[in-house]
Amino acid sequence: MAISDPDFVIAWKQVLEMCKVKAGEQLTILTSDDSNPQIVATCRIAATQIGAVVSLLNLPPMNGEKALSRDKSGYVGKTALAFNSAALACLKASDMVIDTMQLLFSPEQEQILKGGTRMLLAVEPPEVMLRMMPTMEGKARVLAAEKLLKKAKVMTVTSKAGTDFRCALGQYPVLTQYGLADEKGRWDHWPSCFVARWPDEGTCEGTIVIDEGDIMLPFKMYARDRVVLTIEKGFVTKIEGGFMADYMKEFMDSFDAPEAYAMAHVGWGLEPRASWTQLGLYDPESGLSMDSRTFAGNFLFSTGPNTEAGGTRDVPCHLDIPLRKCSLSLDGEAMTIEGKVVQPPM
Ligand SMILES: O=c1ccc(O)c[nH]1
Repeated sequence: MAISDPDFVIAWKQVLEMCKVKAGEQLTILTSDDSNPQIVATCRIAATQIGAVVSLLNLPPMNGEKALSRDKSGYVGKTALAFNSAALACLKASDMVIDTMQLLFSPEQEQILKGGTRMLLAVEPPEVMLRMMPTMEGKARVLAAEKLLKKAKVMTVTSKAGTDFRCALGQYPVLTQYGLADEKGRWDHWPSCFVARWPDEGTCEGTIVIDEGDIMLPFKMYARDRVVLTIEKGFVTKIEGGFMADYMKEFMDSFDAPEAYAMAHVGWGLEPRASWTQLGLYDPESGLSMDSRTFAGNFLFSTGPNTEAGGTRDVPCHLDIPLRKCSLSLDGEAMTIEGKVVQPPM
């Protein structure tokens, strides 16, 4: 259902204040032709009410003729900023950027953050953003999980469906997402509530089973049959099964980039307000489905780029695959048991 502009302005004001936006700060709303107008308009009002110096920067859409999907997460990392030094300079000079076009996994995003700019991605349907307003409790839960993931050396994931996966940890920083860009140089995505990390290069081993009902993004599909992935030395080396396996393989092959098969961030969802069922109730193109990435107790694994972690893999093919009913442990200590969060306490 839609939400009203006044309600969304109130929500934006709360979120911008939680992102420590102050009067006089330079806040730029980055837009493109497919930005959600209600997100842009209500954010602009709220930021102005706070007294921020508000700019709107509109960039042309990109990759339309290259991508197989209009979903922003279907082809990542290549943006109009690549050839636009004026726009890049504007964003680097901003204290806060509200990204309504999705720079995620672009080298330019990393350059902007490096200078201390805060960046909040806002591309989900407004009612989803309102339903999952960032909270201090959610932030505390994610930071508690970050502490556990930071000190961990090994992640193991198992499931009754047959998943038996492990990787070493330590090479890359922990990815925390709690929906607020509230520290200098921090990126986040409203709505979010999950923790993840890129495994040490070459250390992912084992089997991951995508069982019936597990979610495959950016396909926005529930798996209708099992897919068995063989993981060796950090890469997906075999994709076995029926239709879903063929579909997944065909999509990844279409990028003609071996790096598409690299394992990327692995972690677990911490959002009790997110729902596994949401994906089935929405038009696939209506958003990224952060419900799927963040529902409490999922094991979210991904493939492809690692630029967000400071790596050099900037392949545009990025799959996010949240699994249900997995048991994820860090150095033998259970974080989730059969899809239920046990650490940190919910
Ligand atoms: O918010 C996001 C969205 C996609 C992703 O891979 C990570 N975080």
